[in-house]
Amino acid sequence: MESICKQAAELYGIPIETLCNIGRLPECCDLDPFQWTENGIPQVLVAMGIIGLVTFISLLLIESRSYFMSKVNLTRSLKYLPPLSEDGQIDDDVQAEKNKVAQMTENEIPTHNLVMRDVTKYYGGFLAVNQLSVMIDKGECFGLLGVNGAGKTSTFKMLTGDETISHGNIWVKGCNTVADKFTVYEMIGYCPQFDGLLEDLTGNETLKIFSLLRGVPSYMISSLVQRIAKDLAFDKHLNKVAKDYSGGNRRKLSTAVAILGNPHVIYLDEPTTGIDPASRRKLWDLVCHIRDIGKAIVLTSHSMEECEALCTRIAIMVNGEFKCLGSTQHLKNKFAQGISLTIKLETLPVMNGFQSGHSRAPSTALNSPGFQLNEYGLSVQQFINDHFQGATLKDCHRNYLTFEIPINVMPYSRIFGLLEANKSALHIEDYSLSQSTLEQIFLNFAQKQRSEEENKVLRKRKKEKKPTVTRW
Ligand SMILES: Nc1ncnc2c1ncn2[C@@H]1O[C@H](COP(=O)(O)OP(=O)(O)OP(=O)(O)O)[C@@H](O)[C@H]1O
Repeated sequence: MESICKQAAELYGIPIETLCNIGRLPECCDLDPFQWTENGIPQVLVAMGIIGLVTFISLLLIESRSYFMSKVNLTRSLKYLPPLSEDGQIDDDVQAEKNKVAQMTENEIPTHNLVMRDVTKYYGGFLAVNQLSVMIDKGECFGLLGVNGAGKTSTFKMLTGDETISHGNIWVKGCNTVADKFTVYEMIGYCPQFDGLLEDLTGNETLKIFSLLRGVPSYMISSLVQRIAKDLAFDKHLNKVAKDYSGGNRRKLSTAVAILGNPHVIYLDEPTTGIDPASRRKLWDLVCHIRDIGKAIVLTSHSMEECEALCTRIAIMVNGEFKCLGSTQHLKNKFAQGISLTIKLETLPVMNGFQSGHSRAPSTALNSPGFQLNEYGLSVQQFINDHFQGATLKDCHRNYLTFEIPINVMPYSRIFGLLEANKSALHIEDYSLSQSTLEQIFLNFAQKQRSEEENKVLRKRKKEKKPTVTRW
């Protein structure tokens, strides 16, 4: 009967239920929806039940397997480690930190909030992170700097357990991120580079859910959410759904999620990207406060100003390796090649419709590779070359000339005296003398970073030659 009803429904181009309603085939009205037939409800209910059960068991197996596997894989190890440095140059601070971490005993590891020992990441045969070792104490903000593709996000992903570690170990308060994964999750907060937000929840709901997940007592949640949103300047948007948030407010919400629930270690992957300057200052204040109350923070940022403001120590990463490590002042003292002298020249008068400026051009004058200077620029350069031995013209942009002067060429007072005495004769409008900035140091290291195209070629070449991985 059922098949006849079906054929008739197809013939008329209407659903079976409608057939009986219009009185064409009253027999079709007798079809019981609870019969064990193709169109009956029981078959659908059973199918849904089976699918639910199978997927639930699969999920249980996957979770418990990763749990048991993690208990077994205490140490992941590569049989053949890559050379410590691609260019053979290992900074002494990086080596000293490596030695300290290598010599740490099992009792010493839990005394630090975060310890990374020889952390290495291979994607297939491509080496993205090479044997990083560092220990981070409470009250420290550790800055990871590097150009795009240096390996910062891969390092973060291993720290948070999003990516497997090809070699090495990470401990948070003495708990291994592989063996004690679930304990570690309770102790870390993470603001990913791209927001891991639930798009249909409001900011308020998001923060409440994460507070509950992090074990914040329910009577404290409302006031905590309000306070954190106020501190990060997005309290006005708490009732908007996440998908309607602006880019900057999304970063603030992600940062708020990372710091909820008092974690011991907080990972912030470019937290201030797209945030307005006023809110950025508020976020900095909050990060400083969290750092000062004894949390460990690992931060990446493309803003040198931010790193100088927040980080107690900085490491610059190039091609997956630490190239230097230390406080900002230490790096400046160690790597600054000279004093930076920036001179603003008066504008050259317009003559015969031509106005001379400075521009980049094939090498012209002594010590000014690639810059073409106007009359004022040339006389200033001559003056600098005559008085400051070894000075180099580093940059030339419109009326601004930047020279690098060797550090101990003469006392600062004499440099100021010379420039003051010759200011008007050299048509100098303004000048400033400063120590090399962190940005200049960063740019010097960044030159050694491979481009993504070079990395692609390397990946292709190494695809066939995978490293041997053994697990103990
Ligand atoms: N899943 C992956 N598979 C293969 N290669 C990857 C993968 N993830 C990253 N890489 C490569 O590893 C290298 C390091 O990437 P990573 O994202 O860690 O760099 P990054 O320093 O965080 O860059 P950015 O500042 O752009 O975020 C890059 O060459 C990248 O192409």
